[in-house]
Amino acid sequence: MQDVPAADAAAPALSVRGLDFWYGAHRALRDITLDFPARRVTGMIGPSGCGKSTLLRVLNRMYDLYPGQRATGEVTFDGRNILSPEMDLNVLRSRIGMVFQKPTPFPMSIYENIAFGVRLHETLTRPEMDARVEDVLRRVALWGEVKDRLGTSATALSGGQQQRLCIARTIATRPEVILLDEPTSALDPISTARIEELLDELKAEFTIAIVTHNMQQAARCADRVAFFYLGELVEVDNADRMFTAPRERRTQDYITGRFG
Ligand SMILES: Nc1ncnc2c1ncn2[C@@H]1O[C@H](COP(=O)(O)OP(=O)(O)OP(=O)(O)O)[C@@H](O)[C@H]1O
Repeated sequence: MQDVPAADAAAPALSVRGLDFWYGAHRALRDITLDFPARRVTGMIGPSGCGKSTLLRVLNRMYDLYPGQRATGEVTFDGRNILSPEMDLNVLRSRIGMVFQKPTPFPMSIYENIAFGVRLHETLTRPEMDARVEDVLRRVALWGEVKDRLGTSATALSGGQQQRLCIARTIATRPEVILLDEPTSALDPISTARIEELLDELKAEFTIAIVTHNMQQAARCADRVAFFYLGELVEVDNADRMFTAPRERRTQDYITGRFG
């Protein structure tokens, strides 16, 4: 189906048009057309295997690392089709950052987890780098907890702290878009609530796409919600409407827990 502009006037930061995706001979996405409005949270929901993570992996060309996987169609970002072979993937991934399901801190210090990615793209003086590290750690509400042990290993942090560090690492390169693949599924309820609050703050500055299995999370965090089923986009709408008056029967069945 076609994307519906809905009542959201924000210009799209990312526009997906006629996207198909293959794992070898298996077609995992079918003719997806969807906008991700700038500085909004777009939630992607649907039963296991419907293609949510696949779409996220297309949006920063993560699939490129794996032979036999290919995408056709268009994904427009800043006026360019990111699927084009000319796209500089290092630049793309610094502008469209990704946070994974399990926290994935690098096996290095808390400070270096942030500084490492920044150094790939910018040359900062030590005081500038210190300021960047402090700024992003404050923004993910981690500064108070780690400021006295920036030189210690990030892997010693709790799961929730590690995930906030991964978000800090992602925003440190100042991307426009943040992709999150079930970022709280490995976390306890308190850490989950902190990440959700954080997303609410970050959307003032970043365009956010989040895959979640948790309907309450989608309702709490997302401005718009897209429902996928068997590789197709069934419906997309403002979150309020999606959870109160979905247009499609399949969406209704899914959000009311009849399958999934
Ligand atoms: N590496 C792969 N090789 C082959 N097929 C794959 C691969 N990864 C995913 N698929 C298939 O592509 C389809 C979409 O998978 P995807 O992981 O995108 O779904 P999902 O909606 O994110 O599921 P989940 O909610 O379980 O994470 C599924 O049929 C899956 O089996």
